[in-house]
Amino acid sequence: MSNIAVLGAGSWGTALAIVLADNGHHVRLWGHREATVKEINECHTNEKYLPGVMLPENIYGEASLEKAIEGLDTIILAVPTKAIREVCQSIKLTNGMYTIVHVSKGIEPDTHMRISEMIEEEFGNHSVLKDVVVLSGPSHAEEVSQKQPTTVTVSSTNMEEAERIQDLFINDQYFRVYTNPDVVGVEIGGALKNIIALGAGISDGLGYGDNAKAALITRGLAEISRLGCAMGANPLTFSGLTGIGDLIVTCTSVHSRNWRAGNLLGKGQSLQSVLGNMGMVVEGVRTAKAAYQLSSKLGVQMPITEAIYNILFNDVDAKSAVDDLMGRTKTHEMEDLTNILDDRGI
Ligand SMILES: NC(=O)C1=CN([C@@H]2O[C@H](COP(=O)(O)OP(=O)(O)OC[C@H]3O[C@@H](n4cnc5c(N)ncnc54)[C@H](OP(=O)(O)O)[C@@H]3O)[C@@H](O)[C@H]2O)C=CC1
Ligand SMILES: O=C(CO)COP(=O)(O)O
Repeated sequence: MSNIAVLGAGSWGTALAIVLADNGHHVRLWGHREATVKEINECHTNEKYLPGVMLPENIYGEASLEKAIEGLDTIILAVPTKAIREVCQSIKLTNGMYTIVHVSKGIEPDTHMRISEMIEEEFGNHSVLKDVVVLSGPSHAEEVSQKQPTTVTVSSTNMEEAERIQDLFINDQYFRVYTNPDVVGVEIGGALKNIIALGAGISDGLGYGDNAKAALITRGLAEISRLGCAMGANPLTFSGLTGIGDLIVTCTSVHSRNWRAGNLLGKGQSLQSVLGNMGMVVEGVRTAKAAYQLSSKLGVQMPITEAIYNILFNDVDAKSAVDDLMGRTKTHEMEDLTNILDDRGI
């Protein structure tokens, strides 16, 4: 059994710490708030993020990042995308050599970097970084913490390391882990599904039904695949857990913060008030900006993403954004994707 550090004591970091602890590992769970760490150690709970869940006793809260990773070689990085660089900068200041497993879902606005690229840029040639692995898939923290059957995928440019991480997380009770070598596809699917989930929430908030949601999921997947392929992803990845799998769970689950935020937007609340009341990260908002910028840069059509970007940042009314989507020029359903497959000889 290993000693493993999980950095980030929010919903997902805590749920993954439970999986690792259930698998017999000793888990140091670092949180940047003293009060959270105290609660983890004294009460074995993290009520704000996983209400009602008892944490195993082999999860140890740690308030010092340096102590959390001392003497270890594997770090699970479980903070929101906007905190990735800050935490990497703290890791760089310590001694050791680490494989970093990131579990976040986003793209950085303006740089348009995927998270593994941000991590690699932060470390540069710094000898502290051994490998980067991404863990992604349809996996709400609430259900994982209740040990409900869940499947995820790990990916890395070093597949031996991805398989080592697969072995750390997998168990035959409730957490099944696959591998996929397509880092770009895995990261893009996980990041962009949050934008479409905002859209599904908006659609539900406006009072539209299942037909509209199925359309958003399906046409959303088409534009996620178009952008992903333009960035070098394998198109098949989007039919897997980190593509359609995560898109389905996030667009249809009441656990999804992105769906919930969209739902409130669709009911007429302002973005500022929605984000102010959520108390947890809503990654799709920043990622909508990044994806909108990327689609313009790469010349990829992403009409749903563009509509959501305009609702979020240009005060476009949600109902008229839907009307505009429905009134677009008629088109072929599969043309773009079949062109991509032809180009690649698939
Ligand atoms: N929740 C889920 O079901 C899943 C989430 N993810 C992804 O995991 C990532 C993390 O999300 P999640 O855990 O859900 O988010 P939460 O909002 O539940 O928790 C975020 C945690 O990160 C902490 N944090 C924020 N900024 C910093 C910082 N600068 N330094 C250190 N800690 C910081 C927060 O602390 P504080 O309490 O002080 O705000 C909080 O503990 C996201 O990218 C998300 O998309 C992926 C799969 C499932
Ligand atoms: O990524 C997730 C489930 O796979 C969590 O989605 P939300 O951030 O929308 O809650």
